[in-house]
Amino acid sequence: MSRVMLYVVYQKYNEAMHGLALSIMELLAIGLGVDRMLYREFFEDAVSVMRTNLYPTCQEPNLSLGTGPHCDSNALTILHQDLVGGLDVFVDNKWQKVRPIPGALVINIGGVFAALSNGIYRSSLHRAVVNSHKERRSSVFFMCPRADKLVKLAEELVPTSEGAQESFRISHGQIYSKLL
Ligand SMILES: O=C(O)CCC(=O)C(=O)O
Ligand SMILES: [Fe+2]
Repeated sequence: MSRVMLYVVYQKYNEAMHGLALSIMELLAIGLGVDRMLYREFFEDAVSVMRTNLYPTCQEPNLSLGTGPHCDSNALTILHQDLVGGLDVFVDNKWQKVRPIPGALVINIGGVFAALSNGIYRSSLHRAVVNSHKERRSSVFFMCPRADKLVKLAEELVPTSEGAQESFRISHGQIYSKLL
């Protein structure tokens, strides 16, 4: 595939994922009981990042990791994995496999949305492991608010104690600088 073709495919995939992420934002808003359009509008101008991961086979998979344990720090992640398997999520105090399902996408809440929802939604701990017989690929779309956006709780989610609202006002850039 030529570079131009690759770029067009990338752009189209990115646009489709952006649209899907905005629809998921509406569902999350409904779940939280806030204005349905709140997060869709907040993330309309999101600066998203896409990454493709390639995990080669490994002779000693037990001694190695593809992607180490982490919680995504962006707002929402949409992951497509091939059918090899290797994504694990930490639930009930143990690592559990996220079994690949043909045509299915994995949606992960990131740290920014966990903050926006006042911790009602959590960013899950996950990792990717390797194996000795088949290489694996995944492509990941990370939705992030623009770095200068103020990450602020919806009025309905603000704790009522005095001064609490101010303490929740933080820009996405500040969140990143705290994480780095
Ligand atoms: O490749 C995977 O299944 C996981 C990748 C991942 O968690 C990430 O890129 O943040
Ligand atoms: Fe991740």
